[in-house]
Amino acid sequence: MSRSLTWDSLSVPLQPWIRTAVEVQGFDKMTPVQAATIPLLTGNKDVVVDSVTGSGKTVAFVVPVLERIVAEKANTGTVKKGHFHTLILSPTRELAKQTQQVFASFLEQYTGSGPIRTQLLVGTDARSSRDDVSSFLEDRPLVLIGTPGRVHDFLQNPKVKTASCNMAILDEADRLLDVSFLKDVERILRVLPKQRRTGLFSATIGSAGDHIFKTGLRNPVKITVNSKAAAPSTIAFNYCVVTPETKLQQLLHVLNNYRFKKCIVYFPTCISVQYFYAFITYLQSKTAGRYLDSDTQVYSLHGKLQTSSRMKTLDKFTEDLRTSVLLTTDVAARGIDIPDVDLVLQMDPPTDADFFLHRCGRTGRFNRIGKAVTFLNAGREEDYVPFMAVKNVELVEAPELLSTTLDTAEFYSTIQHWMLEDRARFDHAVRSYVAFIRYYSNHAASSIFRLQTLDYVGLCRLFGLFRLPRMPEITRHFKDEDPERPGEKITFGDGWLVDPPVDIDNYKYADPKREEARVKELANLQKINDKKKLKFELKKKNMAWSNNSTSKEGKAKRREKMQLKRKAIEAELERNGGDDSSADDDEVTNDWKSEIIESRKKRKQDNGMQGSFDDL
Ligand SMILES: Nc1ncnc2c1ncn2[C@@H]1O[C@H](COP(=O)(O)OP(=O)(O)OP(=O)(O)O)[C@@H](O)[C@H]1O
Repeated sequence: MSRSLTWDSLSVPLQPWIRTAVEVQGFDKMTPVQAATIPLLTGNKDVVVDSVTGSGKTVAFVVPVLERIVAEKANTGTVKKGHFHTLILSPTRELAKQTQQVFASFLEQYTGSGPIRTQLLVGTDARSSRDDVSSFLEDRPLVLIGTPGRVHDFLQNPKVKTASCNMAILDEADRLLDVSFLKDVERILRVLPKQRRTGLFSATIGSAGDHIFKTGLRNPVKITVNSKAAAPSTIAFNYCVVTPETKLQQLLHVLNNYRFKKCIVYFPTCISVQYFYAFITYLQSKTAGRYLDSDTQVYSLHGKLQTSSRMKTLDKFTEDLRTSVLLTTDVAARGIDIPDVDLVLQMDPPTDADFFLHRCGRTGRFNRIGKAVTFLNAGREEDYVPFMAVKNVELVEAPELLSTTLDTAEFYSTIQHWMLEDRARFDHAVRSYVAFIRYYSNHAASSIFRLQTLDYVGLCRLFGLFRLPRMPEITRHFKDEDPERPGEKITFGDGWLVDPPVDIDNYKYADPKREEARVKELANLQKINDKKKLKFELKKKNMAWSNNSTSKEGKAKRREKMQLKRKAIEAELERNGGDDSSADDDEVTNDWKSEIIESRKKRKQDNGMQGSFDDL
């Protein structure tokens, strides 16, 4: 234990109530990042802090903010109505709320004269930005904590004055400075006074590059803790090589066999979280622990949920004392602090390598032991191991986590049975599949994650699909034979992966209204098809007519030829003394036929020779 890490060794002593607060929370000593940051930010320095996940960066800015509020007497009425003292930006609502909770745990011990309040500014279904302003004017908070979009809206209101803002903190600064937030963040910082103090914090601050200078830092001090290690040494980084079609089964195997308290499973898209959450909870209820222990609590959290439900889910997962699993996306990759998480599982590596560190950093926090397992698809994806080694993350293969005796056929038929119960599940699976392909095509490590080498059929089986979706990328699979495995059938024609194919017209939605709409639409489609059929028949008929006209042309030619012959015959008859030039065509035909017969008879009589058919 280093002496310099004791709270009392700080050059400027902490407020007694802050000192009590750290004690009450069991923070016996400062962490290295706190020891380095607190004196500088409490003094008059801007800071750029780079320190691994779970190293205590939040307290490293919460303490200086509170110290400065007291030192500047902001709590005693120097900050007027409509003004505030500090602005803290977070990339997600969950993180903003968590930061507010850290402030709250300090403020429980506050004994000063004027109130120190905080306000959360995040997009919610229940509150508008106007409501935010009303509460702000009424409660007079000194610390505002929010996400960029909502904070920007809030600051637009003329009743909100920024002139007294003394501090701006950007938590997960590299994320706030990437394209998705940069514009809002720049606009926000532009309206804050230039004389303020600014602090940037992240475990991957290097990724912000030159963008950090867009934040208006003035002579900042860079604080880097554990510069060589990209991640805490308490995390065991493992990977498992799997095939797409067995991935879900292997996930369930790990969850059922590896002992953990809390586990976070990362999926690449919101829709796949929704989809697999639905299937996994079905498995739990219907297959009585065959695939996943029914006592394991499963939660789902993603960006498509309403804010209140996101917050509730996270609270429930955090407080649950039973074995629990959170299925989520990168929305819960950064900053979320749930000390009991001892296992992180990644179904697929994130598109951005920084997120790999943030996801894994949800475990092994503050000297606790944690395991982070990443699934890699057999083949090219195994190159992700050397790719991460270059980034100072050593991944060790852990085949012992996987099962070698999976019954894939039974599992596939279970997911299909579930899917056939409701057509909506099939639609959902297709959308998840398509979203997955979009995610894959956006991977930053594009030389490893290539669409050309993706196992589209295995992926279909992962999603329980019984037919390959029609996408240009996979049309090459609409063949009966696998080009890589001659003789082996890949589909049963037209993209079907099951034989016999599913009767799509009778594949029903469980929701009666939806089913009714489908039946109507099907009938309409039938009508349209009938019309099309009719049109086709007519077209065919027209073609027959046109064919007819070609035969008419042929007839005319034949007639012309016959006329020539007739003329020849007439000439012959004339020579024999006959004349019938006034008759119309048909009569002529009949006449000259009888004439020919007559002339033949005559010739027979003349020379006894047989007439030739050429005469006709
Ligand atoms: N001085 C301390 N002593 C003991 N525990 C601490 C101390 N400071 C912070 N902690 C605890 O360490 C954990 C991690 O802290 P925090 O969430 O601030 O990490 P972080 O560095 O911001 O991580 P991330 O980069 O993932 O956001 C929290 O549970 C916090 O309560």
